[in-house]
Amino acid sequence: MATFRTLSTGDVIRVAIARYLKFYSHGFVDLSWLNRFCGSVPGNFSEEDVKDVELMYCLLVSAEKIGSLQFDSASTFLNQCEKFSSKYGSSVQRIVHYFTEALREKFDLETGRITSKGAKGEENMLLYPEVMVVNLKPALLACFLELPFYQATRFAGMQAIIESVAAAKRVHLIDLEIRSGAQCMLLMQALATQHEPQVELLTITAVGTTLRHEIEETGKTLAYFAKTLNLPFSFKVVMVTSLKDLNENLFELHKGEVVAIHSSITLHHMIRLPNCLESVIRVLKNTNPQVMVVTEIEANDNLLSFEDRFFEVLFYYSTFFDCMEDCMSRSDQNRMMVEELLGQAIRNIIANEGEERIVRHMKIDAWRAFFSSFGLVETELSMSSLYQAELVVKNFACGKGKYCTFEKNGESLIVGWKGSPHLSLSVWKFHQDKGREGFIHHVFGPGPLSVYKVSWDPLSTLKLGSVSVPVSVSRRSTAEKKMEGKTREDLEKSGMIDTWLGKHSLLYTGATRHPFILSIRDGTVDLSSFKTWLGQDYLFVREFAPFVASVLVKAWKESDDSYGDREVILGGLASLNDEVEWFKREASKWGVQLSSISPQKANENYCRFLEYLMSPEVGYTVAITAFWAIEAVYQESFAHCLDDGANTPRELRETCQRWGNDGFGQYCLSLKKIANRRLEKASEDARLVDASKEVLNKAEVALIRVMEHEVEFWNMSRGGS
Ligand SMILES: Cc1ncc(CNC=O)c(N)n1
Repeated sequence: MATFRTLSTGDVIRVAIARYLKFYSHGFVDLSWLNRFCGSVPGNFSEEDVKDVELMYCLLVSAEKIGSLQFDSASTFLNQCEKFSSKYGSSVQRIVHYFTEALREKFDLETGRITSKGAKGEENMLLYPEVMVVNLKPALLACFLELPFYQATRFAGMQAIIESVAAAKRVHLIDLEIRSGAQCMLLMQALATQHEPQVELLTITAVGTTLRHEIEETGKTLAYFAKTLNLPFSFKVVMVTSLKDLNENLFELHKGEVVAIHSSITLHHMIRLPNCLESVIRVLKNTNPQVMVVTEIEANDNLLSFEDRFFEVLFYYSTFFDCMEDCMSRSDQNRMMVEELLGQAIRNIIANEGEERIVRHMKIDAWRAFFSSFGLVETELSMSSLYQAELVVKNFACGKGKYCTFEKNGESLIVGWKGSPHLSLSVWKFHQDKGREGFIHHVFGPGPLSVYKVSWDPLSTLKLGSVSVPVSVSRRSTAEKKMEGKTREDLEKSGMIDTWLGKHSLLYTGATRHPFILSIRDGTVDLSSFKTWLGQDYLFVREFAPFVASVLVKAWKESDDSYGDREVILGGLASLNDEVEWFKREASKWGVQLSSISPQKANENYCRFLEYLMSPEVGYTVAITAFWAIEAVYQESFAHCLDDGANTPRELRETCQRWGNDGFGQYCLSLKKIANRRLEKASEDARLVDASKEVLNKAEVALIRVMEHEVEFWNMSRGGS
C-alpha cells in the first residue's frame, strides 16, 4: 500500500503533545505550559502519520519521565522508541532515533550508569568544530549546496559586504571561519568587475585556531582565483591557540583600508565561553570595521531548563531533518553523515549540563542584546541582499527553494523552512563611542529580552528586474566586441539579456571564466580533467539535441514565421550531428572510451533541467532564453581561450575553435536577438497581463539556472562533486 504523510515533523510533535495533554490532564502535575507548543494542526491523518505520532508520543513521555526522575517508567518508553525509530527511516523516525540516543545518555548519567567523563568519546570532537568540519567536508559541502537556507544567507550576506565596501579602493575582509572560501569569491568577482573605483588591493585575513594547512590551501585557491580576475590580492592567516588570544595587532591593517568582518555560523561556538566572545568582539571593534555580517543558527538552547530545552531543540532539529527529507534522498550518504553529526549535537544539548554543554545556540534577540551592549548598531539588509536571497532559493531544483521562507526580525533576516526559523542573518555597524559592556551579563544570565517580529513577505516588496545590484561589468561578450561595426544596429539597443547579465554578473563571470577554462587558456590544464569533460560533454550533447528540437517545435507553435527564428534553431540542431561525430573522433584521439562512460551527478542534474525546459509548461520565450545561455556560455568561455593573451596548447585549439569561432559567435548573437525580441514583447505585455510577468520571471530564473549548471559542469570536470 502506498504510504504518504500529511504532517510535517513539527505537526507530528504538536499532535503528540496534544495527545499527551489530553491523556495526562487529570494527573497531578501541571502540564499547562505545554499548551504553547500545540498550535493548530491539520485534521486528517494518514496511516503513516498515526504511526509517527505514536512514536513521537513515546519520545515525549520518555523525556517527561526522565525530567521527573521516574526512571523505570522512562525505561519502558525509551525501549519502545529504540524499537520503532531508525536512522534510516522517515524524518520522524530519524529525529526520534537521535533524540532517543540523547535521552538514553541522560538516563544513564542520571542513574549513575555512566559518568560524564565516561560519556561517549566523540563528544569531545564537538570541542573542535573546525576539525569536525574538515573530516566531514564533502558531506557538509553537499548539504550546504542542497539545503537552500545556507545559500540564501551566503549570497545575501556577501551582498551586504559588497555594498559596504563599494566605494573603497583598498578592502580588507576578516573572515572568522573561511572554510572553502566560496563566499570570498563572490566579493572578489564583484570587486574585479567594478569599474569605479578600481580596487587597488583586496586583503583577506582568515582567522583560525587549528588547520593552518587547510586555511592556507583555501588561500592558494583564492589567490589563483584573484589572478584569473586580475584582482590585486593578498591573503593572510591569523592563527591563535584560542580565540581569546586574538588581538587587533595580529591583523596587518593599513591606513585607508576599509575593513569588513564576516562570521558565518561561528560565534555560537563561543557562547559557552562568554569572556572569550566578549574579547573577540572588542578586538573586532578595534579594527574599526565598516560592517560586520553575521549568520547564526536561530535556535535557543542556552539558558533553558531540561524540559524547555528539549522542546526547543526538538522543534529546531525537526525542521532541519524535514528539510533534508525534502531536499535529499533517504539513502544519501552525505545526508546520513550530517545527521549523525547533528545527532552528536543533540546528545550534547539534551544530556549535558554546565561545562559539559558544549553546543549552545542563541536566537537573534539574544545576539541583538549582546551586540548592542558593545555599541553595535543593527543595520537593515538592503533590497539587493534580500533579492539575492530570494533569487538563490528560487533556483533550487524542483522548486524546493519555495519552502525556504523569509521573515524579518528587527532589521535582520530569519531564513526558515516552511515557516520554521533556521538561520539568522544580521548586519552590524560599529559605533566607536558607544557601548555598555557590562550589559553582557544580562544576556548570559536570566532576564527578559525584547523580541519584536514583523511578518514580512519579500516577494510583495520585491519586483524582479527592478533592483540594481552594485556591480557593473562589460556586458558585451568578446564575440560582440569583435563584431562591433558589423552588426551595429543589433548592438545599439541593449535588451533584457544584457540587463540580466549585468545584474547577475557574478554568476556569468563564474560560468565563463571558470578555473577549468582558465587552465586551458594558460596551458596548465590537467589532462584527466579534460578527458572527463570530453566524455561527459559527449553525453550532455546527446541530451541537448532533443532539447534543441523541442525549442524548434515551440518556435513553430508560438512564433510568427516572418522573423526567421526557425532557420536559426534548425541550423543549431543540424550542427549538433556534426558535433556528436566530432566528440567520437576526439574521444578516440585521447583514448577515451565513450561507451563505458556514465553521466556524473552534475551532468545528470543539468540534463534533468533540460528535461524540465522541454516540458510543455515552459513556453518558447523561456526556452529560447535558456537555449541562448547554454550556447553563449560555451562561446564566451572557449573564445577566451583563443584571445590574444591566450596560451592554449596546440592540441586543444580545435576544441576551443568549435565553440569559440566567429561563426558560432554570430549564431549566438542571432539566438540572443530572438530571445531579446521575445522578452521585450513579454515586458510590453507584462503591463497588461500577469502571465507575461510570470514569463519574464521564469526566463530570468532559467538564465541563472543555466549559468549555475555550467559552473557545476566545469567543477565536475575538474573532479569536484
Ligand atoms: C555543458 C555544455 N554546455 C553548453 C554546450 C554548448 N552547446 C552545444 O554543444 C555544451 N556542449 N555543453
